[in-house]
Amino acid sequence: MQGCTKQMKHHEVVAAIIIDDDKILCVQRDHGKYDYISLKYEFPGGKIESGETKEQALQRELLEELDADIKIEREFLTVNHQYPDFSVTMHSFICTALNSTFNLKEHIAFKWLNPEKLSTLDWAEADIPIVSKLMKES
Ligand SMILES: Nc1nc2c([nH]c(=O)n2[C@H]2C[C@H](O)[C@@H](COP(=O)(O)OP(=O)(O)OP(=O)(O)O)O2)c(=O)[nH]1
Repeated sequence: MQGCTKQMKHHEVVAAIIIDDDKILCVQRDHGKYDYISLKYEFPGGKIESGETKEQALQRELLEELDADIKIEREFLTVNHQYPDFSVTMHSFICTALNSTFNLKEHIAFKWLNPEKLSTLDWAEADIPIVSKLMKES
């Protein structure tokens, strides 16, 4: 009998590390389909759509999620992570916000933290290498 293997989904994701006055914006995900990322902290961003560059995807996601207009300063770290039901390649970028206010349209909470305090939050697993690098470089 022919084996039936289910191809695991893969997502290309972009995430913004927004720095203002030495503090970093951390946002909390809502409850969702998967427990292991529900209510976890993450960096704002999302999936790259077809035809978009990483930078275009990041600008679009930040407007959609936070009404935030951002300046992308530089690429920071790309992480490959396997969750139980899908895998992600997440490209993170150091950014600054061009407007001083934002609205949480999808997330349930936010915190501005100094890098050394980042480990006090419960992060999505894929974010751990990014958080560690930010803490090491602070
Ligand atoms: N934006 C973001 N996503 C992250 C981070 N860490 C992490 O594991 N992810 C995962 C969670 C999601 O499975 C995926 C991003 O998808 P999403 O659901 O936030 O993106 P989206 O806004 O395009 O969502 P949708 O339209 O498909 O609902 O990457 C992170 O720091 N930021």
